[in-house]
Parts: sequence; structure tokens; C-alpha cells
Amino acid sequence: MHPRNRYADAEPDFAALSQQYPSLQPYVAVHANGSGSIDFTDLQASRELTRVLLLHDFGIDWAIPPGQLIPPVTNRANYIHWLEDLLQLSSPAGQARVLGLDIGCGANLIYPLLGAAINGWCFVGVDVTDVAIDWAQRNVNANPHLARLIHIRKLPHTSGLNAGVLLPAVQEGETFAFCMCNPPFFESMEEAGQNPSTAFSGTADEMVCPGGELAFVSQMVHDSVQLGKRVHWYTSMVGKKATLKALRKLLHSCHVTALRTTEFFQGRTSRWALAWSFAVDPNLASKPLPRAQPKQQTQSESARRELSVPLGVLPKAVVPKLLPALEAVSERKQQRRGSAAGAVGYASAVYHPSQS
Ligand SMILES: C[S@@+](CC[C@H](N)C(=O)[O-])C[C@H]1O[C@@H](n2cnc3c(N)ncnc32)[C@H](O)[C@@H]1O
Repeated sequence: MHPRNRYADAEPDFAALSQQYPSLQPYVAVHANGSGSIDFTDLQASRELTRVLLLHDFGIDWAIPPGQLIPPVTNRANYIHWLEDLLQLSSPAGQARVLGLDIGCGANLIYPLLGAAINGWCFVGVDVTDVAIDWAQRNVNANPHLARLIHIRKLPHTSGLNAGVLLPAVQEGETFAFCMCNPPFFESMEEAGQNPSTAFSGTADEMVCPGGELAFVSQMVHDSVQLGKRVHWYTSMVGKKATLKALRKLLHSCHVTALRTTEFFQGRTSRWALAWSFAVDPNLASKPLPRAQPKQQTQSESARRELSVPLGVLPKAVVPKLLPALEAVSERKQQRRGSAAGAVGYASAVYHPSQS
């Protein structure tokens, strides 16, 4: 787990959470020693846990319809923290705000929500299905304190990847600090069904693409050659180590200036991620990532500290109204303390699609 992941030192206290959030109670077994456990093969339990963690730990109000992919918060937060490391190593010059592109944001919109809540980053989230766009927008609307940072965009749903993956997503004149992607991993639902990681569910649209993840991310690589420096860091997650190997080979042949990989390990599941660039100074390419940073407070966390109560116990309607004011207080305090709000450029910003 990434050292800055808030669950790196201790997993969530399921028993305490179920006391605070009665909706979680049916899914938590409390043992004689007071500890609690959850059956992660139960989809309803997994969905409710994700909902509660996002609310309790990140101040995010979140929902998805049944059947849609349930994102494990720990794994998705690892990716965000790895992006922080990459941006600390090298960021696009002269940009006050960090703007990221999430390819396949899904109904769950997990990466833009976490990236905006943890770091104040701006995001464009794109997807091809109506259900993803509809629910992603609902998740934006449910979090007014983050809504100014996240813009959702529907792409045409073409059969196959010939029209490109990144090319349709990046609009004329737009530039991004990074793009990220959790691609459809599998070639068929049969293949998906053989994989134990599908305990987190998902529809065929979310899990499957012709040629699987290798075809999907290879298309991203080809598109990136055309887009060049318009995206500072191109990144994607992959589900198989063999895919990582094949993509490394492809990327070397594309003369990238930097190529990094990492492994996200959680529970029994390994995932890998790779990042490449045409903009990063090649002298930085083999420099170790600055990983040993102390844990950062999320904006919601620092806001919560000012208030000394968990956001989750406040009436739901109050939180969005309260957060901006609390964030402003904690930001001012942090500035007075002379500490940067985080390792990268975390200034709160507003994303307007007309700005590049
Ligand atoms: C594995 S899901 C990831 C959802 C979410 N980002 C997550 O990490 O849980 C893959 C998503 O990619 C979307 N997708 C598939 N093909 C796409 C394409 N060509 N462009 C953008 N999104 C696409 C799917 O609709 C789906 O929502």
C-alpha cells in the first residue's frame, strides 16, 4: 500500500463504523474481542463499505446503481497517491492548477472524487456509456464542494478502438498534467468471471473490450504519440503483469522520455500501473520517486479537525454548505503555519471546460 494511503497503518475499524453508520450494521460481524469484519464477497456489503468510507474519511456523498463496478477505496487511493509522486517528480511548468483526465470515469467517478477531495485537483472525467455519465454527474451534483473541480464529458460509443481512446477525449487546445485510466481488463465476461477480483462486480461495458486491456492501453500509447506533450504524464492501471511487460516494450519503441511502473497490492489482488511521458526531462527518468513523505491531511480531514467532529455525523444537507468555509479556515491556518497544503500544487481551483 502507498505509505500516504490513509489506510496504510491500520485498516478501517469496521465495528466502530457500523456503530456510527447503521446502514453498515447488517454487513459487519462483531467478534468477542470487539473487532469487526466484513464479507467482501457480498456485493451489497462492499458497496455499503465504499459508500461509508468515502463519506466518513473523505466527506464524499456517493452512490451507484446495482450492478455497476464497486471500487475498493484503498486501491483507488493508491493510484491517486502515486500520481502525486509522479507530479512531484515532474509537473507541467507554469500551471497553477492540476488538471487530470480520467479515461472511463464510470458511474462511480471514484478517481475524480478522490483526487478533488484529497488534493483539490481539477478533473475531466470521460466515459462512453449513458449509465456512467448519468451517475457520474449525479455524484458530482451530490458533492457541491467538489462540483467546481469536476467536469463530465460523454464520448461516442464506437465499436472497437479504431477511433482512438485518448484522441476523442482530449479537446482542441486542452492540456493535462496527467491522464489516468482503469481500463476494461478483459476480453470477455467469461474471462472476467474466472478472475477473483470481480468480487467487486461490474457490467460488460465496464469490464470488457475487444482485445482486453492490452488492446485498450496500446491504443492509448498510439494516441499519446500524436498528443505528445499535451499530457505531461500518461498513466494507466493494468490487471496482468504480462500486459505490463508488453506495454513497456511498445513504449520503448515510441521513444518516451520517461517510463515508470508500480505495483498496487491489496488483499489478495495485485494491480500494476505504468506512466510514460514525452515531456518529462529524461534526466529525471530514473530518479527515485519521492515516496517517503509524511501522510497528508485531506482537505476534508483538515476541515473536520477544525470542527472536531466527523463529517459523517453531521446532517447530510449541512456538510456541503459547511465544507467550503471550513476548508478556507484550514487552508488559511496551513498557510500561516508556513506549510504547503501538499506535495504538489494543491491550490483550490475551478475547472471551466472552455479553459485549457
Ligand atoms: C473498469 S471501468 C473503470 C471505472 C472507474 N474508473 C473505476 O476505476 O472503478 C472502465 C470504464 O471505462 C469505460 N470505457 C470503455 N471504453 C471506453 C472508451 N473508449 N473511452 C472512455 N471510457 C471507456 C467503461 O464504460 C467503464 O466505465
